[in-house]
Amino acid sequence: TMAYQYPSARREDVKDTYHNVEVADPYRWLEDPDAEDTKQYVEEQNAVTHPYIEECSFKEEINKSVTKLWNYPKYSTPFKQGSKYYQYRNTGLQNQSVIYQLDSLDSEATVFLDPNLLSKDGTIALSTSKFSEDGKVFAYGLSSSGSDWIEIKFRNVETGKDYNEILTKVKFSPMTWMHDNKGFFYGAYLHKQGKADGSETDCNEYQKLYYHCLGTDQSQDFVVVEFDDPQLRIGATVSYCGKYLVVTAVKGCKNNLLYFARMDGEVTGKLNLKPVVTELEADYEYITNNGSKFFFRTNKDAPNYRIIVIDFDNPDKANWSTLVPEHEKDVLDWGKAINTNQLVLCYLRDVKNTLSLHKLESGEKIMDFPIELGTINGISGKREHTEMFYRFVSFLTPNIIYKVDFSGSTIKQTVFHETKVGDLDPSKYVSKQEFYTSKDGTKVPMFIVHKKGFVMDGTKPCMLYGYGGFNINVTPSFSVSRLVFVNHFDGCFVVANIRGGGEYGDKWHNGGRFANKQNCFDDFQYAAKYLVENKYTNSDKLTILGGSNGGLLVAACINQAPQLFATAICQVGVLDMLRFHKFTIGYAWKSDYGSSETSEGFDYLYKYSPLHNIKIPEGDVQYPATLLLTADHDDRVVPLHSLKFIAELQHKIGNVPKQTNPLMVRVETRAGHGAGKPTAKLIEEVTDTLCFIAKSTNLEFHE
Ligand SMILES: O=C(NCC(=O)N1CCC[C@H]1C(=O)O)OCc1ccccc1
Repeated sequence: TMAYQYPSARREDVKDTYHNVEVADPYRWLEDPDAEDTKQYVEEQNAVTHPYIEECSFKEEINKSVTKLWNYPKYSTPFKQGSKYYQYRNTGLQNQSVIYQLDSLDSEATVFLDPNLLSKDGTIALSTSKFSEDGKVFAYGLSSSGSDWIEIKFRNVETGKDYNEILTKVKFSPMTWMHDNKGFFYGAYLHKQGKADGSETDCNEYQKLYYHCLGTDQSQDFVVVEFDDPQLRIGATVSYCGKYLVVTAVKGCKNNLLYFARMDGEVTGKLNLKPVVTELEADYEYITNNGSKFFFRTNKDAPNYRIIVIDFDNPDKANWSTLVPEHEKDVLDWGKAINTNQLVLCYLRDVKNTLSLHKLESGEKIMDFPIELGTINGISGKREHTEMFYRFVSFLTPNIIYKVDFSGSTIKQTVFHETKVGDLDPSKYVSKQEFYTSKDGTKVPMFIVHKKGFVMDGTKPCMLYGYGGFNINVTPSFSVSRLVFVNHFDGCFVVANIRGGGEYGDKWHNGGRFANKQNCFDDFQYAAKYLVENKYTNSDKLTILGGSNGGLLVAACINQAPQLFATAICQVGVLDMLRFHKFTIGYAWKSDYGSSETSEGFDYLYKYSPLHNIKIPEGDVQYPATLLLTADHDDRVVPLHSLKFIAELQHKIGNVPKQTNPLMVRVETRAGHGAGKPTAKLIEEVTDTLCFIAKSTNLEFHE
């Protein structure tokens, strides 16, 4: 008999031919989110999943514990704009953080903008913003229900009143001001037909850069930059001096083109772009400039990244110079100009950040800032300031804000703020880094966190998290769900820095791209083996988690090695690798995945695509308890991936007698890929996920 009564989904006779290979796609009809039977199917799936989660006998305790630990005050670095300071704050459980304004660092903070007033359920988020040069106007982008679409509004700082215009159909957009505080550049898809609320799936193509004059209607805006290639997304930054517009264009998620335009007159139409880089071969990130000398962080001929100087009066490559050469081991994460003519550089050394101060003109190092094992996750300050703030986070420290004062004869660093979290005592925990050997002999780092006194007898539960793509570094962060798991289930949590990320620069990213993607899955499976061999856990107590590209990781691993895991949590996963490029911004991911449009791309994608590699495991092995999570306004990774995968999984595996573990999906409404999700929905999602893990892995909850 079937363990669970899963909804039935018709299988249609849809077939595609890829380079002479015929591939069936019976759940193609689930790709239409507006079809009645798709909506019906979603409801039926939720009707199976929620009762399973509700059966968790200690759901209330978990929810209380998650809420309690979540309820600590959150602060951004303070940042100065014009004559005022600003700071994002959240008292702990507010759905969205609030922007406060302060006359000085130690004066009374008053509310400047509270997004919680914009919706009753907190689903309208402030997703991006940019003050004008003089700090008198605040441009801000609002997203609804977690979609990538934003609407830009402008607030007069002195009066607190909004200007009349609203800029719509904005997505993946820069926001940058002319130094006259009137002109504003942004990217938009103004010709977009049909829905643009994040529940649609059609491709985002032909983004254009527009010029907006403050106080006028969007209909007056005009195109200043556009490209023939429909898949180019435009970046734009008015230079530090205000005399140039630095324009970039990116096709995928790596490598950009580079142009500039002199901004010495009125902006009246298309800009006269001067080309600097016209081949998609490397990343070039603008840092600052002194006159025509422009500073960029790049991986051009430097897989660990370096700082170069390009003279825009003579931008030919032959004339470029190196300011800070690449480090042979450490990856240059970012750079920021500060204190008139100094440069702060942040590196990643074995997945931990370091921070150093350099002379901007020569690149010469002045000093190192003392940083513990952890991540620098925020910095604020301008070249015209004599102070800066930066923010530190680690597995057991949610937030330390440092203030650096350059105004004296020596540079002074002080702790500006340190967040205490309820009754969390960091001294009761261990967080460490270990290296394990993957299938091909590669040494891969992992972070392990557990309580002191953790018993290494292989009986304890473990949460193993991975991402492995898009040059993303998975560095230490503070996670309530992981700490609740450790506290109440006597477990450990592990973050594996598998290939595909940027932890060791381009070689690490390239090691997990295109035909090398299987290395990500091998690295993750070998992390699981390492944890079992070293008695951190066993396969009946091991849960793997991943989101988005990490959801692909989890789904591929349960197809390839179901015997290794007890439970799998696959959030907003990319699961149909033959068709991902057809929806919203999916085509941009070809820079990691390749695509089925080419014969070699089809070959390696078809071999691991989760939707196409579900099979009944050998012997008495069954699939782990599997929970997919998605949401109706996820326009980054559209929900069809999860719906098609759960349909195929339940069809192929759900009826097999030995399959007693649940195979389910949780589809959230008025929610998206994750960014901007209100606290209430986050706590609900974490509670449900922990309940699913606890129930499926037979864990006991203790206070
Ligand atoms: O698609 C991505 N990024 C890659 C991404 O989101 N991926 C890549 C795979 C699935 C999903 C994820 O892992 O979150 O970003 C689009 C974008 C956002 C903002 C500005 C310009 C362009």
